[in-house]
Amino acid sequence: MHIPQALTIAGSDSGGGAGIQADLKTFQELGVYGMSVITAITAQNTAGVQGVYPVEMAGIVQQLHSIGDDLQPVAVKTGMLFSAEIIREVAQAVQAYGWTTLVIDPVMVAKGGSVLLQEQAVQALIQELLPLAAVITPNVPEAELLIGRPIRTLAEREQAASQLIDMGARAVVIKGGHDTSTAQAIDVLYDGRSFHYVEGPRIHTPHTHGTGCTYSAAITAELAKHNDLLTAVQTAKAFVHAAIEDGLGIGSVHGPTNHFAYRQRRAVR
Ligand SMILES: Nc1ncnc2c1ncn2[C@@H]1O[C@H](COP(=O)(O)OP(=O)(O)O)[C@@H](O)[C@H]1O
Ligand SMILES: Cc1ncc(COP(=O)(O)OP(=O)(O)O)c(N)n1
Repeated sequence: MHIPQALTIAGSDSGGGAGIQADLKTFQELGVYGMSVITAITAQNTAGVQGVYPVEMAGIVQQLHSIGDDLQPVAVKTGMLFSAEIIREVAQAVQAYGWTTLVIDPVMVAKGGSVLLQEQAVQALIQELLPLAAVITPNVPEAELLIGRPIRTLAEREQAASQLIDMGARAVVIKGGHDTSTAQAIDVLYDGRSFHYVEGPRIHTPHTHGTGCTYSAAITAELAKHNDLLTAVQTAKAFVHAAIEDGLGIGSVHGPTNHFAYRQRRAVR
């Protein structure tokens, strides 16, 4: 039996809604065998991040080698990378092991405001990792930081996506979760040739912890199955929409999404 394989390089969320935990749950639900390189441990729950503990560099490098020397992930995603030093090691491993189907979720700040990428690491992300991206998936504040100017309209989002292609990414999805001015949550996909608006009704709920991780993991899983990028983004959108809509209602503040929902809905059709 052939099972597609994917790797996530990201931080651990003890609460299970974001980070490595969200990625592996998403891979599993989409029928993909998941592997992980843990960059940092966060003490985190639905109320916020209580602590960030980066894994020592030797441990990160060894995890990258342990996977690269033995296993062949078809698609790889990055999430919380925390420091310039970690970004450099990850960029080196991506090139050394030929991980060309690379999805970069440029995680910078958690919803409660905690820093998940040091300010001085943004340049390393831009210079060393972004040019290796098959697709980069910033939300609007992350895209603003990457291009260095504000993004207010959909036209400006298209310009930003185009600039990120000029900076070296092969494709870009600028996510619409943060743009509450529209009734639809619109994600703008640009592959350097055409723009696609992948959208769905905005769901009014505080329980969206981990949506960005879940979405980029779903794109990665679909690319690991050799789907084309537009199909992968459309499936990821349906996956995250179902996960938000059928929220689990757990935790006291910003609850996690429901990773079971997409597969459960398909089972009852
Ligand atoms: N309230 C919402 N209703 C519907 N879709 C949403 C909502 N919030 C986020 N999304 C979707 O979830 C995915 C992740 O987006 P976003 O929340 O902007 O990422 P991040 O967690 O990185 O800030 C995107 O597909 C976005 O459109
Ligand atoms: C360990 C870890 N990685 C990433 C995030 C950010 O996740 P995201 O999907 O952007 O969701 P919110 O934090 O914005 O809810 C995280 N919190 N922890």
